[in-house]
Amino acid sequence: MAINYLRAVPKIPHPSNLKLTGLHSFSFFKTRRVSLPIRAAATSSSMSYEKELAAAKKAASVAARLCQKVQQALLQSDVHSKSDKSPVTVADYGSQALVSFVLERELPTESFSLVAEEDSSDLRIDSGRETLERITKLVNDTLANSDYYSDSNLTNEDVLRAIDNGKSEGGSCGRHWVLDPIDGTKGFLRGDQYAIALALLDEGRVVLGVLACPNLPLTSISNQHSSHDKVGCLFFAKVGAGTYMQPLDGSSPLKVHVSATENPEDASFFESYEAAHSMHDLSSTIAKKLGVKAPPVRIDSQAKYGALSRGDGAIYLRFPHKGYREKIWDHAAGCIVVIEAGGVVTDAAGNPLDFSKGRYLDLETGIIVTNQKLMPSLLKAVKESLEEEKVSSL
Ligand SMILES: Nc1ncnc2c1ncn2[C@@H]1O[C@H](COP(=O)(O)OS(=O)(=O)O)[C@@H](OP(=O)(O)O)[C@H]1O
Ligand SMILES: [Mg+2]
Ligand SMILES: [Mg+2]
Ligand SMILES: [Mg+2]
Repeated sequence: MAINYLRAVPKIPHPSNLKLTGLHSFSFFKTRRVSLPIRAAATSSSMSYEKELAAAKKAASVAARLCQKVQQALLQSDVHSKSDKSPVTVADYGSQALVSFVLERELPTESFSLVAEEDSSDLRIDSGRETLERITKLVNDTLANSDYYSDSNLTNEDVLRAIDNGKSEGGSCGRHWVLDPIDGTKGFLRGDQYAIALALLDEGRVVLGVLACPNLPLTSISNQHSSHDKVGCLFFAKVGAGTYMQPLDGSSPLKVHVSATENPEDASFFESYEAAHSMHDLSSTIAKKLGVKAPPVRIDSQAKYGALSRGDGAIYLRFPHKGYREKIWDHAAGCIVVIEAGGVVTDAAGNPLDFSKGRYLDLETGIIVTNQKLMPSLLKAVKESLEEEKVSSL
């Protein structure tokens, strides 16, 4: 079976590819997307979190600029290994420092708690000194070229402190920001898809989410894309207010919706690019049982949630290998982006994801995402496939 791997096109985006002149560039939206001014769409119950959402969009956009710059100039020496052997680059650290800095700066009166993936321990030892200097320079260069913070200059110590703001344990009380500074680091290193994923928890519930996807085409990924396609999408969602997508260059947002497909034969499904992150065989069994005809589309990172929220595909299946514990920053922003676009996100038992338990998600086996019409039959196919797998392993 042919498998679609979504590569970034062009592989390393040139800044000129990220410029759009205006909404006329979006003719592809005309059939299934509705353009609405955000204020008109917001209901009274969703008026809160407005300044938090504005801050989150600024923070993710500034961080995306840093990541784009690093991806363009990626050097082998920029890649380090954390103790769990996953790759971490100067861009992961730089992105985390910038998001932390911007949120604190934009929301000075609020108590600030951040649950984020990276920490500064490797940068505080002697061998990390040079890397730290490079991160600080990257952060300051990005701020100097930004619209709002060009007067800011951070020291190495400021950068370390900003990164370590991310040590919060989260939980069910109060507000906590949740950040994956680069989700899909392996995709980032390959020159493919990655996302800066930022969400806000309030009393354990995700109330807003922002996904910056610098390499995601603005047009549907289900279309044949070419090197001329514009890339760089910013998805954002607030509880009760829907999901919007805008080009990362700041042009006007458009409301997006998940696919309305009721027939699995018309549905395509997303899964992790990395086979180590999700059992591809199991996903294929489930998809076949459901009646999906199309081959899987493999994309790195939470760009999958973004693409699904605008109807590029109808299903996302994620079944990590036994023993893996999902982290909240790998799903919080993506989850609200899909739900506010009309989709459903559950674990393999059909339970909604619970982000109130700290840094890890406590869930049954896997994560499944689709629209409301397809969810009952998808859940049935998942349960049957898992049952069969259990029997065959006896
Ligand atoms: N073994 C294993 N199983 C499941 N998931 C894992 C595993 N190892 C890592 N991760 C997490 O996967 C994040 C990357 O997301 P995806 O799997 O959606 O993308 S990809 O296809 O792997 O690129 C990735 O996020 P980043 O570390 O931010 O890149 C990890 O948190
Ligand atoms: Mg990582
Ligand atoms: Mg991640
Ligand atoms: Mg990450």
